[in-house]
Amino acid sequence: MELAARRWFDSHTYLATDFTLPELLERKREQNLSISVVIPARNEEATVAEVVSRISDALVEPGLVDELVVIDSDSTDATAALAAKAGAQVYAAGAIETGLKSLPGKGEALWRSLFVTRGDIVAFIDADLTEWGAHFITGLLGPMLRDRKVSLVKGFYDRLFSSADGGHSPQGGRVTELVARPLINLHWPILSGVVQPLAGEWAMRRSLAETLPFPVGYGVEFATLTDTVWRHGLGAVAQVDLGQRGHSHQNVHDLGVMATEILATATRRLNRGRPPASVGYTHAWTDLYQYDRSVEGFWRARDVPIAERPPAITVQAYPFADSAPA
Ligand SMILES: O=c1ccn([C@@H]2O[C@H](COP(=O)(O)OP(=O)(O)O[C@H]3O[C@H](CO)[C@@H](O)[C@H](O)[C@H]3O)[C@@H](O)[C@H]2O)c(=O)[nH]1
Ligand SMILES: O=C(O)[C@H](O)COP(=O)(O)O
Repeated sequence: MELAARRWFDSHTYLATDFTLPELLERKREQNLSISVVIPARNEEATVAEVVSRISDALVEPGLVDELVVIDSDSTDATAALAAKAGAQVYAAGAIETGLKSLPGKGEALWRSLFVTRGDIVAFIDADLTEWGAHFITGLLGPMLRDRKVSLVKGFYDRLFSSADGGHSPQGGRVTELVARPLINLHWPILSGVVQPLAGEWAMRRSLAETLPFPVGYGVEFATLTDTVWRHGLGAVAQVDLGQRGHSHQNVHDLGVMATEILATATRRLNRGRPPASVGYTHAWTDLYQYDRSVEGFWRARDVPIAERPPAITVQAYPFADSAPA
């Protein structure tokens, strides 16, 4: 590992158990900060209520988390109703007024959340978690509440893979291991100490989040990590060991779409500073052709969203657009 990466790993890696609730409450009060937790959710009726209610009971009640928001990302199931019943403020992503037509994707949901939340720190957590705890949030907040130089905290954990027979192995994170980590080691070796670069559990200061572009899809974690380091250096990033994480898995064809979004995000950043003509992906969508004998004609084209949203601070409707919860 590069010396800088190794030094960063040694000095900026925490354990969730390094932080207690009383310490965090005290530091939050001293620094006069407010905290939002945002849960992006698309068709997560099986798990979203549990994610909301655990955070609500453990962290909203004692006053660490000021806002608990679910961004409903075009769900067609009962996600929105169940999240609201469990105690979250729920916004339909497409109904958040930004002046820009809504696009599909997780990154779009996170970007739009900046327009309806007010916290000085925004923590993101996925809605499909099966193995996790409220320490995911306290762990993510700890490094920022202790160190004012840190503006982005990534969670990491053992990635459990659940097989059809109900067993678990530590073989999860297929896109991480086959796409993101090789890309980072090849092109951003300074980030090779980041254990889970694609972690959906991360936190950021609003002052940083609003200055970054957000890919609309699954490239959002890769972009915010590499862009933060590009602009502010490794010292602005910390990571925290959250133990174990289980979630629902996508099939390999859907992960192909995710991988394409991450490769598009990375390609743009590899071309940074070059004239637009040499930028590999300047358009908002690309096609991914996949082959499947169960599909009529054997192949299908997947539409992959690869647009990026401009930094929120440059958008006229920002901050606090006039959008009522759903
Ligand atoms: O259009 C979408 C797609 C997903 N989600 C939500 O985003 C979260 C993560 O999505 P998921 O499909 O479960 O992603 P994973 O397969 O778990 O992908 C991992 O890797 C991605 C790529 O970096 C990260 O964005 C994810 O957070 C991380 O868990 C979940 O709450 C989804 O409901 C949306 O809100 N809108
Ligand atoms: O982060 C990843 O690599 C993808 O979400 C895939 O994860 P999985 O292999 O655990 O489903």
